[in-house]
Amino acid sequence: MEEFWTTMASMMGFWAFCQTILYTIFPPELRFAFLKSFHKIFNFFTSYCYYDITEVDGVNTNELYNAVQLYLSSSAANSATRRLSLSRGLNSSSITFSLSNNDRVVDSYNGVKVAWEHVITQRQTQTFSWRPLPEEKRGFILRAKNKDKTVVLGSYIDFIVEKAKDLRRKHQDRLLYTNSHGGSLDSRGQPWESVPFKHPGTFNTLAMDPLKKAEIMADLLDFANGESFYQRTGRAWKRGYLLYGPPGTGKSSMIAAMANYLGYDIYDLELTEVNTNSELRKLLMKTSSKSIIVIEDIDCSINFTIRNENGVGKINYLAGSTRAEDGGKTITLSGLLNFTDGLWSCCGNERIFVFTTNHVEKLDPALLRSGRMDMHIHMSYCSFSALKILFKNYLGCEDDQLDGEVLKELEGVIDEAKMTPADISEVLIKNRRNKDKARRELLEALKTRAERNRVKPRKMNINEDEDEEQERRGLYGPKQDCDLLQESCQKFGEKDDDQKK
Ligand SMILES: Nc1ncnc2c1ncn2[C@@H]1O[C@H](COP(=O)(O)OP(=O)(O)OP(=O)(O)O)[C@@H](O)[C@H]1O
Ligand SMILES: [Mg+2]
Repeated sequence: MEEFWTTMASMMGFWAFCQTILYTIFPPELRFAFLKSFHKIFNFFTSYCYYDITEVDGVNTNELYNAVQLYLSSSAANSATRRLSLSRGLNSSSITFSLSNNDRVVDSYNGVKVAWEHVITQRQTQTFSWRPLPEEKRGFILRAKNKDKTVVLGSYIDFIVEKAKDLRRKHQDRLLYTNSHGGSLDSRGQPWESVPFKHPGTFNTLAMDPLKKAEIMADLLDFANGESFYQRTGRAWKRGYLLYGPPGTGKSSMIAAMANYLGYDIYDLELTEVNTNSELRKLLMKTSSKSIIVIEDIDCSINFTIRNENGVGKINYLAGSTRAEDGGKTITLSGLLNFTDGLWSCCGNERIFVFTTNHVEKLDPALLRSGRMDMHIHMSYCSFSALKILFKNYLGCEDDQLDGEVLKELEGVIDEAKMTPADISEVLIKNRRNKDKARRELLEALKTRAERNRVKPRKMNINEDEDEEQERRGLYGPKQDCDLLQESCQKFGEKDDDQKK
């Protein structure tokens, strides 16, 4: 308090001094002109401009708000701010700093000083809106001097966005979003709920053919670094992957590896919770860039149909799923196609769509065509090269530490056994403390399975039976690649077109 009064007294003294000088030096007719010019000069150097960055911008979440929040959370922790909000999400490993309500932090960039204020106000009255608005209005106010306007708009904001991207990639937990309450919005106007994504799966731990793996990794990296390519070629910056194969072959593990590799969030879209195409569109609009949008088991999610082999009519794969029995759900294949490929799919950037299925033959070829699902990845039974990765994961054995004889035996039987990585993992986990026993038991299990397959090649179990059927149709099998799949899909499409003609 004492300090305050001292400052006030000296300011008043200074003001009295300035007035005396003004009255002594300037004659009355020049006094006004002097004050006006002084005011102009003072304004030039000291007047401020203000920028509002609100959390919700029209109907979309304002990505700049999130970027600023992240950027300030890193700089606020080291600044002289005396009050900060600390939070730690459920299961999250890191503490997040953020500005408390109406608090300020000063930042400098290339010699320019700016101040940020975080403003949270209660929404007074619910104005008319087609969707529920959040109860709180949040936003940042950026204050900068007028003369620094060009630096702020020209490069400071871009700098923040880039920095936030970096921070997100390095420090922040990945988020796993789900639309558990369908497409409807919560009190904050969000249709997605999120939890920290903790899956430790990486491409290193994913057991699959190393060449195929390297190809996928290169493709992902190309995509993530391809902003200028997509811009130049006029393509939306998105990519689709279809993962197909029997259960337990690593489709979900692959998605985790993709997210961890690129540092993207995952949106796990539960299609059965979505009622209409417009809800689906809303969900899409609320996804952020740098994310993977996943629809697991797409053949089971919705009443999709495919053209039959003669191109006549359509076959429903979900028995009895007429519209009435679906509870009036009006989500359609065309709605989904628009979701992945239509104009609305471009309402964000750098997004990957991943569909998984155990029954690729049940999908409509329209869903599989290039440009929609750019890469078709067949996740198949465990191969010998994949087995070595599992040995490394679970037993900690490198190639050269493995007994040559046992390896040979394993190699001889593994393809015929048609065991999934999930099945093999189980055997290895159970015996992980005794490597020899693990290898012996695995060899036994593989031999038994191979023998069974030899004796009873058909009707072994429902999955193997289906798999054989798919091999027979040339859609997928241990040695098939995605070209066959595409060919066969084209075939369906052509037949259908002929029929239409
Ligand atoms: N290729 C693989 N590499 C490493 N681990 C795997 C692989 N495939 C399966 N596993 C192991 O098996 C378990 C099941 O795998 P995952 O959930 O990825 O299979 P999926 O193909 O998605 O099966 P589903 O079709 O039933 O969803 C995982 O916990 C994982 O540890
Ligand atoms: Mg899965």
